[in-house]
Amino acid sequence: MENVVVLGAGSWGTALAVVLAENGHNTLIWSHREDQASEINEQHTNKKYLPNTILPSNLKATSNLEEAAQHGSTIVMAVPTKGIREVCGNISEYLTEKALFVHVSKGIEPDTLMRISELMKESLAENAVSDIVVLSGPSHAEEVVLKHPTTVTAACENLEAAEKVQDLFMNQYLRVYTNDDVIGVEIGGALKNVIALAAGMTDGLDFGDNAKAALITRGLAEITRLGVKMGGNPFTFAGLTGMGDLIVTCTSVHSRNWRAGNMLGKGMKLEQVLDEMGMVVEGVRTTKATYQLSKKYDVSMPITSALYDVLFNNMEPRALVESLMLRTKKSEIDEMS
Ligand SMILES: NC(=O)C1=CN([C@@H]2O[C@H](COP(=O)(O)OP(=O)(O)OC[C@H]3O[C@@H](n4cnc5c(N)ncnc54)[C@H](OP(=O)(O)O)[C@@H]3O)[C@@H](O)[C@H]2O)C=CC1
Ligand SMILES: O=C(CO)COP(=O)(O)O
Repeated sequence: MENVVVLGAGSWGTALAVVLAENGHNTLIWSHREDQASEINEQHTNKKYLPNTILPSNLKATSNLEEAAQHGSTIVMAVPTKGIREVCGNISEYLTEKALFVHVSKGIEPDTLMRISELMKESLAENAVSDIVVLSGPSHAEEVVLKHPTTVTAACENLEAAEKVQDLFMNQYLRVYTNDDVIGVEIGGALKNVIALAAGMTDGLDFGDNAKAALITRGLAEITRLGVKMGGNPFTFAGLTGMGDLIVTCTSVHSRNWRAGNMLGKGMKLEQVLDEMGMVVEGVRTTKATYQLSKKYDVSMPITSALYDVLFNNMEPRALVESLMLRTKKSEIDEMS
């Protein structure tokens, strides 16, 4: 059994810490809020993020980052994309030996256009990291804590590291595959949030299931076009971290991205939606980053581009759909190439 640290006590960090503790690992979860760490230790709950879950009593929490850094040599990074640089920078000074990092965040950093493993590599001290493995796939925290059957993928160029992560997390309700295509896994995981915002919007406009099926399918086409140009394996986008996660995020009421899009479709303003959500909606920043990536790699991404206009240029959600429907005529298959 391993000593494992989980950084970030939101929905996903907590759900994964529960899995690790139930798998028998000596698991410590770090929260940047002292009151939340005390709640986990004393009441075995995390009411804000997983209101109906009783956490296992062998799951311990701390708000002391130095204690977290010294707990073990496997570190799971589960803070939202915008907090990763800060947490990596802060923890680096406490790491005395190389650690295996696992990240579970689904975003791209705007402006630098870095994937999470790239920005972690840049912001962690060089002598602090053995490998960085990305764990991703269709997996809502709310269902994992109910032990509903879930499948994810651990990806790393060093397959031994991916297999180590597979062993740590895998159990009877969480099945873990491996993949060596880090680019494909990270791009699929981040960009599905963009399409889920758009799918939520069409649902908010009551456009029905045909429109949603079209967004999922054409969304996958544009994610794949960009991801392959960036060096991802085309097959990865048809797998769990591509199509799988796209389906669950575009169709589940658990998805914060889908819910945010739904509220936008019903006419709410972005600031109001984000205030009401109280949890991370990664797709908003990732839409900006993806729009920038589409320009950098010269890849046509009509859904991303229209969503960018809704989020950042005051385009009405209804106009997003019209702009997509009335684009110049195309061949479906030509667009895939
Ligand atoms: N929820 C899910 O089902 C899944 C989520 N993911 C991904 O996991 C990542 C985390 O998401 P999730 O747990 O759902 O998000 P939540 O919004 O549920 O929780 C985010 C947590 O991170 C904390 N946090 C925010 N900024 C910082 C920071 N700078 N330093 C330290 N802690 C910080 C928040 O603290 P505070 O309470 O103070 O705001 C909160 O505890 C995202 O990238 C998401 O896409 C991946 C798969 C499934
Ligand atoms: O990534 C997720 C499920 O796989 C969670 O999606 P949301 O962030 O939209 O809730």
